[in-house]
Amino acid sequence: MAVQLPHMFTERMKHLLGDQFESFMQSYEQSPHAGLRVNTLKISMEQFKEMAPFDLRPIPWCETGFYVPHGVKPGLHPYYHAGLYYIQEPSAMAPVEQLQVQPGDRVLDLCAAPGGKSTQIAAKLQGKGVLVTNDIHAERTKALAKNIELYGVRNAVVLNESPERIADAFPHYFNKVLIDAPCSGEGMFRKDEDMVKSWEHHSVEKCVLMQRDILETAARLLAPGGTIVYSTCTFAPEENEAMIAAFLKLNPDFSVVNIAETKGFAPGRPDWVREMLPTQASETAEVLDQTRGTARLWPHLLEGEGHYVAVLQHIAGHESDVKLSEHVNDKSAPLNESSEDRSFLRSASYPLTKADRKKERLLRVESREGSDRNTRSGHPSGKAGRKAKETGGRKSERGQGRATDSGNVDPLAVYSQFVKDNIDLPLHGETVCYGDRIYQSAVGASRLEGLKVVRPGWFVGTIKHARFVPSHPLACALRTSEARRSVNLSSADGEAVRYLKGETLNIEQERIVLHEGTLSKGYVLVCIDGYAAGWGKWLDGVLKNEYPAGWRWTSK
Ligand SMILES: C[S@@+](CC[C@H](N)C(=O)[O-])C[C@H]1O[C@@H](n2cnc3c(N)ncnc32)[C@H](O)[C@@H]1O
Repeated sequence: MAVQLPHMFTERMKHLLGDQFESFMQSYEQSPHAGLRVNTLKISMEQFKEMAPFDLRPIPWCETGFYVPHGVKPGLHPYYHAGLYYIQEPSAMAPVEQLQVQPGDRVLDLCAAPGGKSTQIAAKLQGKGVLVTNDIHAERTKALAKNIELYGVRNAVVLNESPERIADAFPHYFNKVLIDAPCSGEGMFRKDEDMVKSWEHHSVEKCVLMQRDILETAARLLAPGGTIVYSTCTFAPEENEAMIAAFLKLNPDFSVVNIAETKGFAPGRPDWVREMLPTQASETAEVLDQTRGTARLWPHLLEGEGHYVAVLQHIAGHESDVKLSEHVNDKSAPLNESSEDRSFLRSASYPLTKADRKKERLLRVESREGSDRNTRSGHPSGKAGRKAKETGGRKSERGQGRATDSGNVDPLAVYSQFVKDNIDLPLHGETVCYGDRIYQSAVGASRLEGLKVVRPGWFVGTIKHARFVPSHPLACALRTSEARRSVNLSSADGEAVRYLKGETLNIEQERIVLHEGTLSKGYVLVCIDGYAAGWGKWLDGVLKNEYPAGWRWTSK
């Protein structure tokens, strides 16, 4: 056996699994299954299947998920750097599928780092609605923000907060909440030996306390009639069925939605709670049986690691449900992001109370004043970004958001001009300035006041020396057709890797694809086999590399 399992763990599993124990133990002789999930924000399933560089086999419970053959390293392909897929353990794809996310939903991923499930949610939202993604550990939110950006998510807010503080800012706001809870990690022993080492330190009891608090707070965040999906990657009944039963007992306005016993999913085990935790079982007797409708994913019954998933449905208007009415102001209405409104500083389009609106107006003014101070400008620059002539060119070219007076610049005007000159897309949400950085936010600044915000929205760029410098996340989320200048590099001939390594490339003018009325000089969206990977700046046959140093291709 490759993994040394803790004795206490195997003894418990032997007792619980009975005649299945042997095949459970045999699963530890096999290698863990590797998977990837196609990022349908950037590429359709059909297109991906056509150009997939590896042999792929579908994962039964996730229609965008595939098993990757052993030995293949999907992280070492240019498509990974173009954000075309996320590398994810197959069982970990199950919880989001059960959340049934639809475009326009307001979704909260409470325990999100490094972002596997958040990127899956974002793909399901298709840019409509909002994703608030959070992790309590600051260090882990760095990877979370990077993944959100690499995968081209436009409608996410990244927080580094406690669930309680999020609940104060967003009471009963979300119609879908995912809790991929911190847990004792027993289901990951085969995949990650470090989990075995940390098992003793992350005692089941400690995890139970955290999970209980998180679940209880999630109920305060959920809109009437909303859904919570709770998942763990552990087998311990205390963290699974017993946790759900305790929640149902305390929250009679929730019930379990049964997960179908197909695709290798096994039912929840209320009988194990009765056997191992008799006191808890008797305290929750009237609801415990519902947990049979939750799902266990076992490494000996399907091709994946160990997981547990429960779907909890709020019953709107339930007699016990007085607490909701104090807060709710039809916040279950989804964000409508379909309008082609290009105006800047537009507030997010969810219904707000009068007080909310007043607060939001004030904050927007403040945020704008703050940014004015930080960019050392207080007045609109007038006709920033006027038409310029490209040397030697015949057509006149739009400028690049360059201000006429560097000491006297309205950052939003500079940004607005850059957008007009360089990209063709409607920008949704509220434009928010944090210092010299500009974001498009799906929730607006006022909601985020006082919270530890890692990203208030889609980071689009920075004001530097009175110019707008587009960000890497802006490029990652663009489609080729949305950039007024683009160039395509092939993954097959090494040019794409040279770009990803940060090299300057010689690119003839004919290769720059231009929208009508745009000349070749300026910011160019660099694409790999047709999919955005970053920016370059083209001038006279040379493409200056704008791929960020921290993101570069480092392997040979
Ligand atoms: C199982 S991992 C999440 C994996 C993630 N959902 C994914 O798919 O990539 C659990 C996460 O919960 C975070 N966490 C622990 N306690 C938390 C709390 N009280 N509130 C929010 N996040 C918490 C941990 O930092 C950890 O990143």
